[in-house]
Amino acid sequence: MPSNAKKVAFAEAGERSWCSTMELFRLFKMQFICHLFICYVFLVSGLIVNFLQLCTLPLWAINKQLARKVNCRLAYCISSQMVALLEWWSGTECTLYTDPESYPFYGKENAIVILNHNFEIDFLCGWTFCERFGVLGSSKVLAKKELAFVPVIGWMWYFLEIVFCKRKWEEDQKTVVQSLQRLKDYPENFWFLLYCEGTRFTQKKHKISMEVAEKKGLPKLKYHLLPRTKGFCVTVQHLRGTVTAVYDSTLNFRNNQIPTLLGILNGKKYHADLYVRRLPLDSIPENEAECAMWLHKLYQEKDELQEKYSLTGCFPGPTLTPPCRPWALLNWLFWILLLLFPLCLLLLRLFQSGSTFIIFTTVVLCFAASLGVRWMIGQTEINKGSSYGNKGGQLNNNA
Ligand SMILES: CCCCC/C=C\C/C=C\CCCCCCCC(=O)SCCNC(=O)CCNC(=O)[C@H](O)C(C)(C)COP(=O)(O)OP(=O)(O)OC[C@H]1O[C@@H](n2cnc3c(N)ncnc32)[C@H](O)[C@@H]1OP(=O)(O)O
Ligand SMILES: CCCCCCCCCCCCCCCCCC(=O)OC[C@@H](O)COP(=O)(O)O
Repeated sequence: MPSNAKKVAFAEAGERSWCSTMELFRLFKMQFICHLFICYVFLVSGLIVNFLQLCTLPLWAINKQLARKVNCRLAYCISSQMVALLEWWSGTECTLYTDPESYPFYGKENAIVILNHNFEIDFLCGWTFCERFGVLGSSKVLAKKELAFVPVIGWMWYFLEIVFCKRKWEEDQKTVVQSLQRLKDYPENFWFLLYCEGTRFTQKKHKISMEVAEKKGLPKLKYHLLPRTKGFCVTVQHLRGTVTAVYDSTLNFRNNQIPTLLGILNGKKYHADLYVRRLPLDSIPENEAECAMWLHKLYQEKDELQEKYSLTGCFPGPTLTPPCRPWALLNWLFWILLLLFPLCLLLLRLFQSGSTFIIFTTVVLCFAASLGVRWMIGQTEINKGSSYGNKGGQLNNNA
């Protein structure tokens, strides 16, 4: 065989073996046993971190700023595991469309982030960008109260001083303002995420919110629910001087993909496009009514941008994607290695004991834990979402 033909045959054989290795790896990622192990690492490390967070309570009384910094690092240990799952396990790619003049500000200032709420993993894509700009541990959100009770994540948020709301303004007004005031002297740069639509997009919620828009004489939106303005106005009012800009962000997935957390766990790869526009906080009116109108106008612009994306499949302007950092993966590998040894030891002891009762109890406990994790994943699923926004006018109810 001539040497060139030999080279080609060799390269083809190499490619074939690479493809079959990748195919094997793809099948491996779909195995239930892998998911069980990932969930075990997440749950156990999460509970350890929650415990360490609890241990920082006395430190709050002695040195509050130090306690906050420690808690940011501890929270990073949990949230970065989910980022590693998205970036390294599923291989999901995230492209950022933004103006090069705004780029140097990202991660270097406090900001309010406004994001559309259509996807089950939009919070996770948000976390990925937080990670790439170095604000993952300290990132904040105006979250529904129900999430505070989710083990690991919800408990972690308590120590991060996340702002919770019941989505009943009469009850929220006081607590939301108090929580926002506390962030004034936060020692780390943070992004404060606000889903102004208040709930995830469904056709039913969209129809109802457009009826509300009509009643209010506001233009209809095609891709968004009508934004709730109170949370935004109060956040801008109380974080003025602390936060320097609003990041108007719009997220989409290529080829009309509908991503899910279970898909990510199964190793499915998605491609996210995020458009971010930096708006200085000074450009937002101080007066409440004007601030509310400003937000409505912003959502009309967001809707036009979404229309462009649906027609062209991309956002306008340059892309400036920040590189993926290794820390999330390293943190994940650290917990995997740390928790693999006790798991193997436990399993060995278990089978050596030969006791049917102990084996049966362990199987039941594993089953209960996997049901628990399935319930946690359920929190991200839109079809299990709340009924908030299913009624117009003043008749809102949470699920
Ligand atoms: C760049 C990358 C991203 C970086 C990411 C950064 C950080 C990441 C950090 C963490 C990630 C974790 C993510 C976790 C996600 C969890 C998110 C949630 O839980 S979203 C749900 C909770 N949040 C919100 O609801 C915020 C928005 N809501 C508000 O601001 C509300 O105003 C409120 C403060 C919650 C109060 O709620 P309430 O219902 O009482 O609202 P309003 O008073 O505003 O409502 C009455 C008002 O609305 C009109 N109305 C009635 N029905 C409707 C309807 N169906 N649609 C629209 N409007 C309606 C009604 O007529 C009243 O109008 P008016 O005010 O004029 O009288
Ligand atoms: C390494 C990682 C392993 C993963 C294993 C299991 C992980 C389990 C993770 C649970 C994560 C829980 C965080 C929930 C965040 C959900 C954000 C969200 O989207 O909330 C919805 C609200 O905004 C609106 O609620 P609705 O009114 O639409 O209802």
